[in-house]
Amino acid sequence: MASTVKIFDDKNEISTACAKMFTDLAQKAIAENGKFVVALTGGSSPETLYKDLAEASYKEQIDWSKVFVFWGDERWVPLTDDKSNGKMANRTLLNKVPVPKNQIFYMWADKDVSQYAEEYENAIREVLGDGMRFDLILLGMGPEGHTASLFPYEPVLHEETKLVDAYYLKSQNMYRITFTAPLINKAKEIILMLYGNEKAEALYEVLEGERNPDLYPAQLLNPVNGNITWLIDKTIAKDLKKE
Ligand SMILES: O=C(O)[C@H](O)[C@@H](O)[C@H](O)[C@H](O)COP(=O)(O)O
Repeated sequence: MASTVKIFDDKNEISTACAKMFTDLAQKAIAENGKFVVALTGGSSPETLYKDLAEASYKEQIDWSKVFVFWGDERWVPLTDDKSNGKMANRTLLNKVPVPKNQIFYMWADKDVSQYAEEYENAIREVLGDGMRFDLILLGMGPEGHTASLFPYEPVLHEETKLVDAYYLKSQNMYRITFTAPLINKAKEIILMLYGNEKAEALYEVLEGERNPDLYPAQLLNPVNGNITWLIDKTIAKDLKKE
């Protein structure tokens, strides 16, 4: 298990590095297990990565028929809503690569969100088996240190049984559905992409500050038997101890 921080000039370099890692991990998983099971992240940071992966130079290196796509979290809104992480992934990547539709598991259904969280966990178990180990989980981090939809001081941070959970996020006046820390930490590979000065303080606290995961939920990221890689830009790295 390794924890690595890689520093780049800007988000384009971060996206290029992540696209290479994504492609290499996909090829390795498909060669070894016949499939690549990935959880996408939402927000704005991954858009450039998804667009890069849809470009021929990366797209043609992956056998998309063997790829299974989940999301690590979602805003509980229809796929037509501009806040939907699924809508953004469709626009930038999934409408451009031949992943079989029955291998894309959107975190949205017109039903009770808590019921769907249970169904989503079962869908993951069907694809991954009881080990529930994703080949890759992509994540971002908010300026206050949240990751996926694990937000500060929310009870979901202490969930140890459920692997997918849902709750009403008061600060954003919406329901969220999210992987819990135990599921994320089962992953073989976790890659975070983050950049921008507004996240520098939270990242310092997450990586080098006192342990306080209620305040900085990204501190919960601690793969049991996998690797975690932080792809960051030099702006956000300014407060970190120089390696
Ligand atoms: O649904 C979401 O909002 C994301 O999954 C969330 O966890 C995101 O990764 C961070 O909020 C960073 O978002 P940006 O990339 O937009 O800064």
